[in-house]
Amino acid sequence: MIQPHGISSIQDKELFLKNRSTLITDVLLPNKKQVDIWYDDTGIIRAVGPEVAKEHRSEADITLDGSGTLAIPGLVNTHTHGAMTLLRGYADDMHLQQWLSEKIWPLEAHLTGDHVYWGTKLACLEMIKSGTVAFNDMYFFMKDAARAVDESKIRAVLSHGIITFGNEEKFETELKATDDVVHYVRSLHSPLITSAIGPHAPYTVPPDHLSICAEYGHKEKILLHTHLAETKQEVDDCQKTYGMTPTALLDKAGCLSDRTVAAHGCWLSEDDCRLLGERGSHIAHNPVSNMKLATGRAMPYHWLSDKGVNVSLGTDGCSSNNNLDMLEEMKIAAICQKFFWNLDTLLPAAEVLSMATSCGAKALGYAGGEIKEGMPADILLVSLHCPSMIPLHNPVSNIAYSADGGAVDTTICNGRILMRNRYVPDENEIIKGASSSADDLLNRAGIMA
Ligand SMILES: O=c1[nH]cnc2c1ncn2[C@@H]1O[C@H](CO)[C@@H](O)[C@H]1O
Ligand SMILES: [Zn+2]
Repeated sequence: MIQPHGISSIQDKELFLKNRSTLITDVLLPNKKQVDIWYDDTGIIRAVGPEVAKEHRSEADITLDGSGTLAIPGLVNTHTHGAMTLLRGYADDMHLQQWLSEKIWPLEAHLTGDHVYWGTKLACLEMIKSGTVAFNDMYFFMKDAARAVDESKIRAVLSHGIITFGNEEKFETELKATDDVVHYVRSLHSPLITSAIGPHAPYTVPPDHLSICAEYGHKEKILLHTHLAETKQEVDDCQKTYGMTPTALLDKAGCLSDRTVAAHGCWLSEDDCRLLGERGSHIAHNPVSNMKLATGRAMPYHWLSDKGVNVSLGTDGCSSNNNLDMLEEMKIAAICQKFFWNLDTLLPAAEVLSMATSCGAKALGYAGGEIKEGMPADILLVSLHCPSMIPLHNPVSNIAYSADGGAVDTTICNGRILMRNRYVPDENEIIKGASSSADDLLNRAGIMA
């Protein structure tokens, strides 16, 4: 059980309202040092150290008692499809292409903006409850997703998933949808939300359309979010049709830069990894989705890190995972690499924690993912009173290998407290709204809920 500590008046909605100058006292850092953390009302960490409480207690609007907790940076999910929470458990145990074309895409054809709003609200709730403070999202009706994210107060990069199969009319519509999201997100003036262009994959968007996507991304100075080298079939088909790997194809179309986040990369060759390194592109690793959809090969982490590629972590959508728990994802990433490549030292605990935090922030293009002066106050307080956190020989090991999202007691994003003592305001309304929205989607598709 999580022990309540610090401010226990969880009904005090004031606590959740806006950024305050906040002092967190007596908290443990992963290096086992006990410190206080102070951040001001801009949401930036101003001091971390043993004497900080003495100096700043009088300035703090709020004091959180951090004793009995471990502070780690908020987690960054660099590849997901948030509103797919509504499809959780809808289609399991299938091959990727069959799963997409026979189950997922036909149901997604019935989606409305309202479904995406509620699905994204549920995704944000689940992320806050498991310690994720930022995510890279690709889906449909992204203005509705943006509303949901804006209300949830976490960070997000939002892209409309472009699928054209070479159809010019469809491409026009997809570009218009992208442009609408880009402008809508800018109109929100939120420091937490940005947009991206999201050509779904080299097998759903042909090279001429990819080139136009790349140009648009460069012009708007936004990220390009895509899927890459997920299956062997994708690589073989691409070789057959275009005489090159999907990575080389993306590069030829101008899609690879330091503003590119490509999900999966299971079937990358060593040459592909070198090219990604040269371009400064980022790979989002999604081991649970890859294992569940039996992509047949684990992303070659050793090749990517050798070539200097920034590798971050993602969950993928809730229909291939089936949750958004990044603590769980960290463990599976670390053990999947060791198992698949038969290398027991590959992806050690500290590296997988960085993968889920600072490497994620780097991929999404913002400074973050570390608890230190000058960084945004994206902080999790993980309960040390959980069976899975005891004993505490090595806090980093417990985080990477033992804890799951349920151990997170407090989630803070950009200085704002989003969860305290595992309480999130509006949780019940979100669960109710999302449940009925999922039923409505299945009804519209003619499937009895
Ligand atoms: O693992 C995956 N591989 C390929 N496509 C996916 C995967 N997971 C979700 N989608 C699909 O990507 C589109 C996003 O806009 C959606 O159609 C979603 O179902
Ligand atoms: Zn995906």
